[in-house]
Amino acid sequence: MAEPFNTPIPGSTPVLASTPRSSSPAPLLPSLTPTASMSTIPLRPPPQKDQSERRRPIVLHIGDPIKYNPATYTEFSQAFEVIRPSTAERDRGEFKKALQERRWGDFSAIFRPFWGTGGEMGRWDAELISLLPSSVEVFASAGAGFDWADTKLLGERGIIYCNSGLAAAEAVADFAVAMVISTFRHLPWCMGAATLPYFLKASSGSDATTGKTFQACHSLATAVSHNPRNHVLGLIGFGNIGQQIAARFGNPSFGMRIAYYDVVRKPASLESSLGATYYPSLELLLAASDCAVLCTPASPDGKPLITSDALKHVKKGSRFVNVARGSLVDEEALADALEDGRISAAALDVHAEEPKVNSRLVKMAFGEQDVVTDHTQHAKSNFNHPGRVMLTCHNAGGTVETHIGFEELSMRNIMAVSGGKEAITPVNLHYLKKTE
Ligand SMILES: O=C(O)C(=O)CO
Repeated sequence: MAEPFNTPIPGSTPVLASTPRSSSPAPLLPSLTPTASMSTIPLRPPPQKDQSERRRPIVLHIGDPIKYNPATYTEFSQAFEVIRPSTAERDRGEFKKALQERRWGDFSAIFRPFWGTGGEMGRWDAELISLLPSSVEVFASAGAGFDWADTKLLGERGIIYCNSGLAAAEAVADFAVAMVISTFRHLPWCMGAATLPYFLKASSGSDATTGKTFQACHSLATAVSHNPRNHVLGLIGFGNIGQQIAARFGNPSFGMRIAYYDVVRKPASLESSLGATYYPSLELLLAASDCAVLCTPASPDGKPLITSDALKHVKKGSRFVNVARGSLVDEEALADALEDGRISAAALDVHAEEPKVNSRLVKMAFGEQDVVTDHTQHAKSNFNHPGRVMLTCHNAGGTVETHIGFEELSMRNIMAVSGGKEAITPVNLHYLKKTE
């Protein structure tokens, strides 16, 4: 997800069957536990004698204090004067006022180490960005996604935005494994049939469906469940996250056939190491995929990629997973495709109107567990069963390890830029004005 969505390049006609496959597991992608390159980034040199009275550069730290990397933070806070606005000051009105008053001085960096806090001031749009002092050089933040900041405008102001996709990729790819499997094995049905009647009994006192739904799911789920092996996994977006998903499912344990679409085709060496076949358009990828996984950044204009038009191209009865951003999917169009059987199952970690979840999709997640107690009715349609949709609460990237990486990477990005080195994970360099 770190790569920006660029201009599409035309590709050749994909021939999936003839794609050379690697016989050994694909190589692991860079992980973020302090790597050699990160730990060797020098801090700014100590002030010279004639500069000794000058203040250290100021970093505006938004959100919670750091939690996991005290050693790096010691270096960081020696190199910079770290100012952390209070919770009240992070409210948008107060935050704007403080920026207007230059309350935090001429800070050179913005540091948001967590993704659960530090976003209280809302979207970093023209209104906020225009209030920043011209001294700001870098904005380093937690999160693979960066749809909450106008990175184009930041770039045009000369501010490098660094995300932390590298730190979240492993967790998101692991979660995607559960979601892809769910679409092949209907985990919400299995879980709901085992547990939901007991919740209903507790709330309504009726035990009409207890046991019946268990038996129905036990006997009927088999007919609509499949092993992922030899099915085509279509990755929409082939950045860090897409590549890590490919590494998991393309290896012999799962044995899926990996296909991808991205606006920029990846080098042949990468494609062949991951056994991935490139498709030159979203439509062609959807038509070839048994399970499509969305793992690309939100569109800069906030518009969906998975629209009713795009869904006309899906392979009948295929599956769909979203671990990217809810804004990329027209959820009503997806619900239509699930209702008419174009899509047989879906798993969504992210939602268009978080924290709200689409009510039609919720109904398909757990509702009507008793609709398939009748075998005759079930035989008429193999997609009209409950639990076809797995819905989670934007949890894919949420692990302690991700947060350790968010903190570390954000500090290292700021130290790098401030020390005159290249940023480690910039996402908007293409918007920065050339100075020479
Ligand atoms: O890091 C992010 O932006 C995520 O949403 C992880 O799921």
